[in-house]
Amino acid sequence: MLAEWLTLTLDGEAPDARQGRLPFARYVVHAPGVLELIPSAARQQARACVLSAGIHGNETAPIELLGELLARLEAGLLRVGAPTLIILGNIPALRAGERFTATNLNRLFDREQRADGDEAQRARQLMAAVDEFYARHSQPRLHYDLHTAIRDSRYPLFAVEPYTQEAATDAEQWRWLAAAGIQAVLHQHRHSWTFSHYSRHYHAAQAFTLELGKVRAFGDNDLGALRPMRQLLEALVEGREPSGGDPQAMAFFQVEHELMRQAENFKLCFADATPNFTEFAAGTRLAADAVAGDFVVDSAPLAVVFPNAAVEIGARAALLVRPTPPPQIGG
Ligand SMILES: O=C(O)CCC(=O)N[C@@H](CCC(=O)O)C(=O)O
Ligand SMILES: [Zn+2]
Repeated sequence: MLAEWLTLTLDGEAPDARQGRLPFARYVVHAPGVLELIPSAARQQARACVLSAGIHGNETAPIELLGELLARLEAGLLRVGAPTLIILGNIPALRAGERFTATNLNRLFDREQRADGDEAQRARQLMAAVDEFYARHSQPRLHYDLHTAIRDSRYPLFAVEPYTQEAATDAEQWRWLAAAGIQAVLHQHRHSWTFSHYSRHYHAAQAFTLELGKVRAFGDNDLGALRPMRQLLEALVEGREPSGGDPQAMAFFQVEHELMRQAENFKLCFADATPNFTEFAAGTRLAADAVAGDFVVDSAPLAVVFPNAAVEIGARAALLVRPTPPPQIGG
């Protein structure tokens, strides 16, 4: 049933729509890779949870993590206590083991987007699925979009907090993420039309992109390192209050600048294998771009996150960040 749905979806053989029963819950498949778990009676603490993975097709650890969660539900080790929408994002890319097929799905979650192509259509289908899910359920909204990073990282598990003026992050989120093993947080500085931004901006959901280690093939992931994250996801699906940790244990960063690739011959002026959060001193040239000119670190050091010179022209080639104090969190 549930674990089978995941395998069949990855094999491209899952039926488009289907429903069934679980002990104390039912499930509905709304579209390929879109599965809703509906408790017979939601618990009082429950959130309306969207858990998405595979928005990039080569990011497999989050899929395996959701696979474990579904298997534990199916085995009766967990009981659905919160409405939960499980999404596998870019199914053709997942099957090909590629980040995307034509274009980066995680830049297309914009209601104004009218682009053609498989990824643009999939973004519209997923936006509609999220809209309908949140409209059906009255609980506080939450969305964790699970990814893995291309590079090594000084902080292998980190969160990106999307920018919007529509919703602030609840203090409990910092506690939950700290307990789940998240080591660092990036506050975005402007709109970025990612899936987590969509849920936060349009639905005021507590929404984050969570980077859970490094891109690896199916079977090569260390799920042991993600056990605390699995415990957080399990608590959410069960509608229980998750465990809290110390947010001060996480490093917080503010995005200061987004390096965009403008020219065909754009290049980053540091080694390809540079880990995320590597810091560069003032005066260092970080990028050369015939259209935009060179980018040189100005007055204070900047750390680089998600460097990727091979992005499409007009796309983000890196985030440049600086440490910022942790948010003030009351008891
Ligand atoms: O490691 C990389 O370069 C990319 C990893 C990744 O896919 N990250 C997300 C972050 C989304 C966000 O900014 O919230 C992405 O680039 O889409
Ligand atoms: Zn990703």
